[in-house]
Amino acid sequence: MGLERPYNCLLVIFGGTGDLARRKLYPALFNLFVDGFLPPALRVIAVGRRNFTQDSFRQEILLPSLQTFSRRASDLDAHFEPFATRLHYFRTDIYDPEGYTRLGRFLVELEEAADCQGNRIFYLAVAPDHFGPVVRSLKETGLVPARGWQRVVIEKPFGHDLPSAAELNRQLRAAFSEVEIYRIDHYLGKEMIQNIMVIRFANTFFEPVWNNKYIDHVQITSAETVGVEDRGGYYDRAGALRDMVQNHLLQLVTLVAMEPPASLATEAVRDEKVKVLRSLRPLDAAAVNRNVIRGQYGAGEIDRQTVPPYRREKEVAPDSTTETFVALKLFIENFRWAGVPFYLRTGKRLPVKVTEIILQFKSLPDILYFKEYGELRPNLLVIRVQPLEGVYVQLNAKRPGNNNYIVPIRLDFCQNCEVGVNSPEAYERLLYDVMRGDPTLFTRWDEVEAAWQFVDPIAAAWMARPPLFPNYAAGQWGPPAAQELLIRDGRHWWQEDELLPERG
Ligand SMILES: NC(=O)C1=CN([C@@H]2O[C@H](COP(=O)(O)OP(=O)(O)OC[C@H]3O[C@@H](n4cnc5c(N)ncnc54)[C@H](OP(=O)(O)O)[C@@H]3O)[C@@H](O)[C@H]2O)C=CC1
Ligand SMILES: O=C1O[C@H](COP(=O)(O)O)[C@@H](O)[C@H](O)[C@H]1O
Repeated sequence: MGLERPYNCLLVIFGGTGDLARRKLYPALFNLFVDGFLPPALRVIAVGRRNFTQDSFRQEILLPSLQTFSRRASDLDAHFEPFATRLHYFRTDIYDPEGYTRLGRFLVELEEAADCQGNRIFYLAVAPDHFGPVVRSLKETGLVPARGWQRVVIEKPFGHDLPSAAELNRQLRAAFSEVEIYRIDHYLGKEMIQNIMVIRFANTFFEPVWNNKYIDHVQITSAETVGVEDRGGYYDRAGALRDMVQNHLLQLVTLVAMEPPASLATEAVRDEKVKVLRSLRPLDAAAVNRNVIRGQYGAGEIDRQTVPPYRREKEVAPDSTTETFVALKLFIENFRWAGVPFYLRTGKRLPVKVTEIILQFKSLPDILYFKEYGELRPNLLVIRVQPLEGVYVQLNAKRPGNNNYIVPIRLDFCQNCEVGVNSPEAYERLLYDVMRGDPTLFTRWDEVEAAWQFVDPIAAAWMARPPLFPNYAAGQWGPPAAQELLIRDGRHWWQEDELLPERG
């Protein structure tokens, strides 16, 4: 995975019985274990309120989690037992001070037995309301500072707006320094997202044309077919703007738009990313109304199955005005990107699950090859993040035969199309990086702050104008206004069926 091995430590997961731990954290740890990437003395302490013995925790939580969600489930027979002995269930209520005292004693016992050198990672996989209180208790009850190094991993959402994010940050900083805080944005752990910098800065082809002289516009899509599933209570307070745009989509913008960093050192990369966020043209209420489209799904069909409207999802208010779709146009006001629109869209209950970034290059003048030779398609660079991972370039070429007819062709690299390629999950990379102390793929406070500064005025403008929801049927690409956002600029969203010809 990386050059440096991760260090021995204790990993304490608050919320160790929850959905995130079961769907993402244990499978990621198991995959790392099978591949030999866990530090030898690592011990994981799963904290929860429910009454489990070590054995019932392993059988009722751990094993089903790995069977269902691990990409290495076929290795369970050989590896489950040795992996499970590294996990310990610890029952307490996170509001019980005496529980922290007991936990502290338990950690010391483990540290002595397992040679973890006093290094501790605290992973906050609990609801956001608990982040501040848990961190305060860690400090007040002496679990931090640790004897060795200490780190805290904080799940999303990081605040609801800038003031709440700043308050949460203040609470974290009372117990941890900035370099000890690992704010998760799991998109940064995805294989192809990590590849963006390599594609840009390791290829002579791209860097010289990666600017407003050659690029017409950028499209970033992160579409899901699922609805809100079991997270209606959280989602109905967040919405797509806070859930996806403020973090994942703006992070993708930073990686596409940043200047080459002076080095690959963590702070050098983060410095360039934050400059992009600070260069986003702020949106006033009029610009929000023109350039930011919101939607909420009604009933519809996904994969030929009828699905209910958002307002009938579990824990969602029956008259909810929460958006499940956002499309927006933004500009980056710097020399490289002046005048180049970035179009972003994300939503639930869209026709396909796909995340991709498309750079459309400017057209050449129609002087040599014009209409009679066929339609000149723009050059595209498409970075496929998921479900396919890869990158392709769309070019114009001569159709075989003896005329000059022009057809689009693709230079296509697909990383996970080959049987046997099984890319690591984002959480594998992120957990590994926490254990080896590399925060490059985590967001620094000033990035979070700048992202909220861009997003808060959108939320405020929306508050002032109640929407007419629902405005798209499940299974459509959001409301019609999302298409019009590009059409009025003489452009259109590239759709999967235009981009992905049948393979083979
Ligand atoms: N689930 C997901 O896909 C994602 C989740 N997240 C974030 O991860 C965090 C966790 O989410 P998720 O796993 O879905 O939440 P769940 O509701 O599934 O789990 C909550 C966990 O917190 C524990 N808990 C709650 N209250 C207490 C308490 N008073 N004392 C001790 N433990 C307590 C629960 O323990 P017990 O079961 O014993 O009550 C449980 O382990 C949230 O911040 C969420 O926003 C982020 C991205 C995706
Ligand atoms: O952070 C989140 O991301 C997921 C989508 O993640 P992906 O890796 O499947 O693309 C989204 O469903 C969820 O609402 C959001 O909180």
